[in-house]
Amino acid sequence: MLKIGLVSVSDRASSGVYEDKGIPELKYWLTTAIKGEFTVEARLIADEQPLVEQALMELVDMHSCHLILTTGGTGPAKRDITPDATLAIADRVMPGFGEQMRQISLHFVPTAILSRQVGVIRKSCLIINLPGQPKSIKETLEGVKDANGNVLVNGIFASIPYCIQLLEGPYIETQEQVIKAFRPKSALK
Ligand SMILES: Nc1ncnc2c1ncn2[C@@H]1O[C@H](COP(=O)(O)OP(=O)(O)OP(=O)(O)O)[C@@H](O)[C@H]1O
Ligand SMILES: Nc1nc2c(c(=O)[nH]1)N[C@H]1C(S)=C(S)[C@@H](COP(=O)(O)O)O[C@H]1N2
Repeated sequence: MLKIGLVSVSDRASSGVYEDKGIPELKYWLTTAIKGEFTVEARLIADEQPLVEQALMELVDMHSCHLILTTGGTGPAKRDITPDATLAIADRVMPGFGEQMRQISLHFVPTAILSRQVGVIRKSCLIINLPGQPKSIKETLEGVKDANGNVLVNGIFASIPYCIQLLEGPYIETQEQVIKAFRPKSALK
């Protein structure tokens, strides 16, 4: 069964200054987007590089997650260390994810270029950084749509099922009205 790790990186949410909206928003979006069952392993942690590295390694090495989505800590501020932690535990970088996420986000905010978010692979797990603004989760995963729901720019989740398939993980099907997964014909089941 598909296993997804969710990591919310926020000093204030993890210390109770405000309620964490990252994990609930990620869970909600994934529930609307993925057909079929999946399990979730979630962590809420402070912006400390060793803690983020430890959480990511645990979710891959002990929990065998197929996909990990992080939220928060991708900007240029001193305590924004999520991409650094992600790169530190990565086997391979997938530059297309960072490039496409910033392209998508420029349709929503001019400060999209401030996010250092990356996509990487550790073992057979795809790890992707999303920004901390809770609304950026849906924006990035689902992409840009017009008023009638027609897709103008594909969200990055369109590419995630095929990537996980190439990593020999489970076959993920999506709700097409939320996000249409793309695969070459030869990879369709
Ligand atoms: N986990 C979260 N839950 C709710 N809101 C959040 C969360 N993370 C970020 N936000 C909101 O998005 C804004 C930008 O996120 P960013 O990751 O830059 O936060 P920050 O300024 O680093 O602070 P912190 O790490 O304490 O959340 C925050 O100021 C906050 O309003
Ligand atoms: N889709 C989307 N991307 C976004 C944003 C947003 O609101 N929506 N905020 C931007 C801002 S203001 C910053 S500073 C960077 C880094 O945010 P983070 O430190 O919360 O991860 O993400 C950017 N990317």
